[in-house]
Amino acid sequence: MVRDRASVTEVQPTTPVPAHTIRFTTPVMPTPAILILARWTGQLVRLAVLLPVRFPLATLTGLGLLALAHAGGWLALALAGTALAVVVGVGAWRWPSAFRRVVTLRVLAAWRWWWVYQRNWQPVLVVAGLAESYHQRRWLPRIRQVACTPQSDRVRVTLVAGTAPGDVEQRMAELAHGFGAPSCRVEVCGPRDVVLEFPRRDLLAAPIGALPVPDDPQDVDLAALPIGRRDDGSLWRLRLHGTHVLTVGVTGSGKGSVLWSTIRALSPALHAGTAQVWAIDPKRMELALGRDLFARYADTSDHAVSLLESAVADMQERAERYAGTQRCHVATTTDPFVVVVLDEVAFLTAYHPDRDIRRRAENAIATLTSQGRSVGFCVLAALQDPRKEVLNLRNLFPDKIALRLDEATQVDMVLGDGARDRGATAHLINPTHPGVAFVRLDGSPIPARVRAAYVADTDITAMTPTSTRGVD
Ligand SMILES: Nc1ncnc2c1ncn2[C@@H]1O[C@H](COP(=O)(O)OP(=O)(O)OP(=O)(O)O)[C@@H](O)[C@H]1O
Repeated sequence: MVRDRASVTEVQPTTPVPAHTIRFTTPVMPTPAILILARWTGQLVRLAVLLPVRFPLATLTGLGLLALAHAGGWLALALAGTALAVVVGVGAWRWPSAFRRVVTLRVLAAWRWWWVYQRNWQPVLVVAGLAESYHQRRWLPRIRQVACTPQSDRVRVTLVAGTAPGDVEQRMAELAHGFGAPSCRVEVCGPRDVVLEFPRRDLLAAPIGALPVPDDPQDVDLAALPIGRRDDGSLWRLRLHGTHVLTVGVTGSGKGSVLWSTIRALSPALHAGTAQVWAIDPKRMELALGRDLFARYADTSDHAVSLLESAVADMQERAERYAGTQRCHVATTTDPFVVVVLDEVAFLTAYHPDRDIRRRAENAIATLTSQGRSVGFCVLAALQDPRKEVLNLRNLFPDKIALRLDEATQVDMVLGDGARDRGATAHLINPTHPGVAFVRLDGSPIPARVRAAYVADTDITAMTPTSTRGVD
């Protein structure tokens, strides 16, 4: 390339930018050794002052033992130590849960604060890109407290002024790996005040057996059905009433366990008649075993479409009855809550060779998902490929579950923009962990990691009545 010398001005790196003729830089001066020593001494004094505040019980015990050794000699110290050990042992044996809360978890928290977080805080945060620079100084979020629950560490942090919890949310994967945790969750407590929750081990690594169901159908909460566990060990509850749910995952990712755990959680209401499942099972493998549980069941495309269309007709009849008298649905035996369970929805909407079947199925699903929520109709669908060409109705499902996916780009297609950046790495789910998924819970923008319980064939047979089959 020929450069036109007349039109190009060569700028030296040291040349002031014309708009700022004088550049101010902070002078670098060697720090005198006395100042460094004074700083270390200050830090030691601070530690000595803060230690009794942070660990009052341990400091008191240590000081007491020292005083005893000073006054009574080594024998008195040995006796006191033995007595203390006996007291601790009896406490642990008689009141195990209180002992765990008051002693074990606190000691563990102190250890984890120092060994895992304090020691690695700076390198992990700097490498993760969470260190901020201002006036040539580096500023890091500050650890305020580390507390342990039986399953996880909760690190309370003060953010650097000018940063937001969203900056930390985007680095959750880096933080989890940096501190050796299977995942990380961010909880906002107030301005610049967040809690980072790190589970100590992956509670979702082992399969979860079918969850117990209540005996009394009144105890079935259609807005919070227990269907698995979250990675902090708590129950994963799925809302069905007033929403529609789309479960997406590659073959073998465990879509069946989401469908069956939901049906199992509903089963007392199904037996009582306050809820119904209308099942569409194109593969004839997934739902056929429990068909006696279903009010209606279809396994061919013609029957599936007529089942969907009769769901639409029932829904519209109910809406007409409610119009002007009632604004929301309460499940009763006369107006049961109807869940249309659709396994492999793309078979009807995209892959079926008959264009008319595809059109009718899509129309019916669109009508049910757009009008069914307030009158007690819910669609629970399973799908392998989340692309728009396969299911262009996916946005009509307010709640979505992302099981293992093929590609990183599919995560945001399922869970919405930014879900992957906020830690929903559904494309990285271990293939040996079927049923593990990411979901958005309680309207939170942060996706949670969950695992559906595995409902075995024996569990399905045990909850299925041997009545006349409702096949379309
Ligand atoms: N929650 C779970 N916990 C443990 N194992 C599971 C779970 N879900 C499924 N599995 C195991 O993974 C296998 C595949 O699961 P499943 O058939 O539900 O996958 P899928 O996503 O429905 O696949 P496909 O689309 O091919 O039907 C099951 O046979 C079962 O052994």
